[in-house]
Amino acid sequence: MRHSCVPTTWLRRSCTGDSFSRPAMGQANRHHEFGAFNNLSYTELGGLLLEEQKQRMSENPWQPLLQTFEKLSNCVQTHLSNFIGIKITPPSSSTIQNPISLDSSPLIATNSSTLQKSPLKEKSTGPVAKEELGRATWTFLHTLAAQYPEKPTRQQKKDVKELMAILSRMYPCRECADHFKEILRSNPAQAGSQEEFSQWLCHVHNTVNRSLGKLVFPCERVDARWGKLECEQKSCDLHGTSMDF
Ligand SMILES: Cc1cc2nc3c(=O)[nH]c(=O)nc-3n(C[C@H](O)[C@H](O)[C@H](O)COP(=O)(O)OP(=O)(O)OC[C@H]3O[C@@H](n4cnc5c(N)ncnc54)[C@H](O)[C@@H]3O)c2cc1C
Repeated sequence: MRHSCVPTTWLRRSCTGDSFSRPAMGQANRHHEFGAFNNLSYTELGGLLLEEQKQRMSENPWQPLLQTFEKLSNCVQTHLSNFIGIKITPPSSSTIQNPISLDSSPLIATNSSTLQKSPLKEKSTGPVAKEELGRATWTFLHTLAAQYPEKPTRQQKKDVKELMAILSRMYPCRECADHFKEILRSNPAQAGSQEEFSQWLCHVHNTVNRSLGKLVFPCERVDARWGKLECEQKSCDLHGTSMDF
């Protein structure tokens, strides 16, 4: 006779037919050995096994502890990624956040320990804070350095020096501009190649970091942190020269 069981879980089912005891897990598939399961198909038994497995997991006494650990781990990952700018993904694909995209949605941590784009907040219309201005300016400068040609023209080298000089005069935060002017005096801009410029900029940024009591960024990782602007068919690239100037 076929039992009509309500498939809540295998452990707590209500049957209208004969009562039966739960067989051991390994025996379940060999349903021909259990009279009570004679009329259940493999698919039905599989479903019951799955249900029991779910039930066991929900009864796991370590579950709250594991969940707390997962939350802590997510929190550490988020803070770490905010500083070094690395997008932390599940271990299977540890990719590095590289090129700057025009989509500036911040990365947020999710329950599944991945970082995802959060929807853009409404734009604030008020004035920006010094910190926000600083982050935007460093983003501009490091992206410019990443996009700087391997062999810049004489004009491009001159432009970098002028840009830095203008920043030190016109940066819209007086104390920052004055501070930057001092830094430039002891560290004149070096832009003979893409690598030279990006390393110089990293060094200069670290000088500002130190003076503000911030952590120093490892400059050997600058290419992993910053990249060229994401642009179709390299249409944003700066072109250098094939000749040495
Ligand atoms: C030219 C200039 C001068 C400034 N002077 C002052 C000042 O005198 N006083 C003041 O209060 N603020 C100053 N600021 C602002 C300050 O540097 C920071 O931008 C601001 O405090 C926000 O800091 P942050 O921790 O968010 O990261 P930021 O320092 O803005 O850095 C942004 C991101 O760049 C990456 N990064 C950090 N260090 C490096 C590095 N060395 N190389 C490459 N990438 C790096 C990190 O991923 C970081 O999240 C200045 C900014 C600029 C552009």
